[in-house]
Amino acid sequence: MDKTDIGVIGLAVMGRNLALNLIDNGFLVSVYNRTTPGERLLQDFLENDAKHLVSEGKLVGSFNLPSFVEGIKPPRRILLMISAGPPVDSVIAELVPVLEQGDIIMDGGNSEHSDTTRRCRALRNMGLHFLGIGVSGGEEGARHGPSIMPGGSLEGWLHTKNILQAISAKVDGKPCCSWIGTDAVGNPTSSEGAGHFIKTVHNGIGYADMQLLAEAYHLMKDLLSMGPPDIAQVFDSWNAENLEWRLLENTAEILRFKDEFGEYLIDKIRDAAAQKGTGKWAVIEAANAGIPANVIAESVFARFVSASKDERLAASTQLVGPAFQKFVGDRITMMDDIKKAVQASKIVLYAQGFMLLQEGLPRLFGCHLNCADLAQMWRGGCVIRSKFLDHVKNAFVLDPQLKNLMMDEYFSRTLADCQLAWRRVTVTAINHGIPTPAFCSALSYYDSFRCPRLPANLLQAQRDFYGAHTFELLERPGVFLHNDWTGVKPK
Ligand SMILES: NC(=O)C1=CN([C@@H]2O[C@H](COP(=O)(O)OP(=O)(O)OC[C@H]3O[C@@H](n4cnc5c(N)ncnc54)[C@H](OP(=O)(O)O)[C@@H]3O)[C@@H](O)[C@H]2O)C=CC1
Ligand SMILES: O=C(CO)[C@H](O)[C@H](O)COP(=O)(O)O
Repeated sequence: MDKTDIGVIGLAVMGRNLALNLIDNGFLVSVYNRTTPGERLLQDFLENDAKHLVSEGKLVGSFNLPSFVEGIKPPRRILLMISAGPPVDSVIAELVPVLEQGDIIMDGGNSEHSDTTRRCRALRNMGLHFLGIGVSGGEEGARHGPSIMPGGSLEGWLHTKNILQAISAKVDGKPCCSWIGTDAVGNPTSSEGAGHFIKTVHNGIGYADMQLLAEAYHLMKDLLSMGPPDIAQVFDSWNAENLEWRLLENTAEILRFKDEFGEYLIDKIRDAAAQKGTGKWAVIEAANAGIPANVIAESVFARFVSASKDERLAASTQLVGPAFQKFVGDRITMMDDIKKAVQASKIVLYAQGFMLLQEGLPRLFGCHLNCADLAQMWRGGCVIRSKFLDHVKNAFVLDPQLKNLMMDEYFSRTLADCQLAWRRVTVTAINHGIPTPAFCSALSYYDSFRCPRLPANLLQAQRDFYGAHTFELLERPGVFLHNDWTGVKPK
């Protein structure tokens, strides 16, 4: 058999589906998975899903790394789809001795950007190219076209671009995969961990997109006493307004799903959300950058709160809330208000996410981000895809330097249309004791951002009072003063 075009290491959900996607797109593929005692992913793949591809000569499975590498055309392109962290380092360490100068390793897992930068540098010193590529879209995306966010060695990208763009999702005929990292005039430049940084923020946005829908569901369930199929119908009706919001479609499907007893599965799922860590990393990045990504943070923290299920059960019998009140308002209006609360909060969320991205690329990787291109890349294939991203793209096409999406005319108009409904929803939720942390947090940010005079004058005075940290006067910005607040100067 001819040497293959690319090798994939790691045959769990993502790796095996990407391998099949590569073959659909005409590439010959080598695959490898370490063979651990309890795990027979490679054998299982070769004997089942990929059996016919092996006999057709489109796929080669190897049970050892040297023969896997030997079977790939040089310069070898190898895609890792394995658990992030130490496994990536250990597989790279095994690969290096059997690779040749100019070969390319791509890490498509959810790695931390600082690990990717470290690996890019170490491998560059060995004459190898390393790419850190964010892949989004889950199982379905991997199989039929994910969104791909590649960063790292620019030369490595030039050797892999045709493959990555071929297997990515397409929107309006354009691949949802383009290089992350440009110089000041927009030319592509090496960008080390930038692709994985983008994927981290993407996942943070994804956590919050999910949280917003979870809060909408909670209100319809507990405030309006609606059952899963009725809520699904409301979500369908929102989507019928041309939102093309994949997560909303998926959520309606989840709500309609019945188990083998003919009962709604959603009602039986334990309300304790797990997480693998990328949302938390996004919050850490925001804190490091000084960017107020509070909607992402609330969404991560909401998962933490949910996970303390036993404590919540105990607290539910001890901590008092408002007595149950039947909702007496107009139900149709409230459903519409909830939709607007989601819409407005989503604008705040993306404004914060893009601020974090725009700040992070120059500071962390010495390169820039084309925000319009990124919105296009997220438009197809990925977990957060929706028509909303067309508006994000338009905003950045109109003003590539836009600092806050809320200031774009379309978005500020939408916020103005939604803000009263958004307030009604949060007030009603608070009065009924139903938590809506992401809605409330987004609204607080909106009100803070549009507030000409925040109480930070008092914070500055307090800091100066206890720690002589100084403050500026409104009329003398840039001049830092210290006041003797008590009239008793310490000796
Ligand atoms: N699932 C999803 O929706 C998405 C996942 N990702 C990311 O893609 C990557 C792959 O994800 P997924 O397919 O879900 O699989 P997992 O995250 O469950 O990773 C399992 C794969 O990693 C391999 N692996 C684990 N430890 C080692 C090690 N020490 N040495 C060699 N191989 C190892 C496993 O091999 P073995 O079977 O031998 O243990 C298996 O092939 C992850 O980084 C994930 O975060 C990205 C986007 C979406
Ligand atoms: O990267 C992804 C989607 O693009 C994964 O689905 C992600 O790992 C899910 O995150 P978590 O387990 O933290 O909810």
